[in-house]
Amino acid sequence: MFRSGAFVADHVEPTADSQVQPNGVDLTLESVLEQVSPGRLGVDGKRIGDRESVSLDDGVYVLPPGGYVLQYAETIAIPEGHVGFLYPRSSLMRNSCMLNTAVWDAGYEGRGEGLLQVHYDVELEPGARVAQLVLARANHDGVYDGSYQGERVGSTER
Ligand SMILES: O=c1ccn([C@H]2C[C@H](O)[C@@H](COP(=O)(O)OP(=O)(O)OP(=O)(O)O)O2)c(=O)[nH]1
Repeated sequence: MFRSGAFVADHVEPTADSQVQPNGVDLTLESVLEQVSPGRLGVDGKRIGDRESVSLDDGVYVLPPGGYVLQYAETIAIPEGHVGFLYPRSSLMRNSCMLNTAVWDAGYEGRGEGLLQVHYDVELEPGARVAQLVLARANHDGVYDGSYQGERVGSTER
């Protein structure tokens, strides 16, 4: 069963009333990065390639078509007994952009990232709502203890 937006809001920090939706909580854009060197997924490990901040144009990201790494502003803590799923805000999709996401594991805490696909020029303002997190009750074995645990928590690092 998916939980209500009010429940999700208890696990997203900070959350303004305008972010709380019936079934989830909208996440806002903090920053946009562009990958500039190759990463690697191997049998025994992984490496994330270098990424550079995209410059703001008069306080707005003006993005031509391409793939970007988008960082969310909110810290998410997936409670035990749950799994999180993130969806693009439909207005993003209606503007020919898509946000690709993965599973948000029970026990994960951090300010995560997503892959933004831009298929037509778009302007995104930092602080704009871009995605929606929903939480579903789930059985799980253990809790998340991977390399992204605690990412960007309590820092202004990008
Ligand atoms: O779109 C998403 C989906 C998940 N996460 C966060 C929450 C999740 O719990 C964590 C790790 O995701 P995953 O387990 O898929 O990553 P991995 O590449 O398998 O990393 P690890 O080896 O650390 O498990 O990243 C995001 O930031 N963005």
